[in-house]
Amino acid sequence: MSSENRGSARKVVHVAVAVIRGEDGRILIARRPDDKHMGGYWEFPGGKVEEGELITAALNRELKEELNIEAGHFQKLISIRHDYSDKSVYLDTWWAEDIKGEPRGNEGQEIKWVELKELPELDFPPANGPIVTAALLPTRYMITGRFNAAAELLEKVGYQIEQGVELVQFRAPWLDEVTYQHLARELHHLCKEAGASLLLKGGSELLVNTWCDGIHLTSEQLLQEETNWQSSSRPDQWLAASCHNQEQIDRAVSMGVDFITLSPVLPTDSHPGCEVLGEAKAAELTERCPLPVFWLGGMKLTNEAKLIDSGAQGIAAIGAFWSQVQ
Ligand SMILES: Nc1nc2c([nH]c(=O)n2[C@H]2C[C@H](O)[C@@H](COP(=O)(O)OP(=O)(O)OP(=O)(O)O)O2)c(=O)[nH]1
Ligand SMILES: [Mg+2]
Repeated sequence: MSSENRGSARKVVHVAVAVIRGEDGRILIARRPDDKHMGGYWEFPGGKVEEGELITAALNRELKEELNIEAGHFQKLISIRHDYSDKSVYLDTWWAEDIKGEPRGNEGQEIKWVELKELPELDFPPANGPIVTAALLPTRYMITGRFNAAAELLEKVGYQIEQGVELVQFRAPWLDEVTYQHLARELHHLCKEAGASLLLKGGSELLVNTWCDGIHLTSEQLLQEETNWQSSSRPDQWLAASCHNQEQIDRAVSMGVDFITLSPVLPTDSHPGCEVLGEAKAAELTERCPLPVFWLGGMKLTNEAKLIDSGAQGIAAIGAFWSQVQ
């Protein structure tokens, strides 16, 4: 864990946090008792990890103590280091599934099951924003590759949506703006019908398109843009950015970006000869990043479990989705 005290001499409290997902996909949340730190806010149940305790043991101990349940399966979601004015926490956050037992508020706290899409409306402690984002995002982010005709583009994206892809970035830097916008409309229609989100590649001016589900900035745009993105977008629009190093990640965080792609993790056909980060460096940058991070560059779907264990949100890729035999 990253419990180093960046800039402060304060101890960082390691907290095991469970985003409890029931069989129907709903999430179990609890109200923090008024007399505790962050009292009155909704929370994802959990608590302090004890000295020498494994994280999964800490999660199940807290679930038992607070809710009288246990989870049969945990999967890493995200870790957030946050400095409150009076306390620094490291929220080591995991999906908790295969729930055994009937939950009850053992400490008298209010509990309730909510739909995933309700999470952004609820009052969580200030550190929880990226946890909510990570819970809402899928683990696969498809980026479109080379195509010759609109039909090919629509067919390839349509096929991947059928395979379960829910998040698509329309990348086509060789097209002129008018053609790009026209195709983006068609693609958005297809995505919307299937419940998938389409992100456009471009600057903040694209956010005024009310039909657009969000935008993905290049790292250059990220450094040039003056505005705080969050203020110019709707709450249901995603703001994503491409990052390659710590400086760009810091910028994305300060600009209010929702999530990033980190690249190139491994060598890739689309950028031959390019210097790569490697998995160890990518894991280190991801660990320190308080936003969901998709790994990009040479990623295969078979890498998914491993990179999620390293703290990544999941895979972003062109090749893994585009070149598949249909
Ligand atoms: N469990 C949980 N804690 C959160 C969330 N967001 C957030 O900032 N925190 C902070 C609040 C607390 O400072 C810390 C968690 O401590 P806790 O009060 O749950 O610890 P605990 O269950 O071990 O309880 P105790 O020993 O203090 O009685 O993390 C969240 O979503 N869930
Ligand atoms: Mg607790």
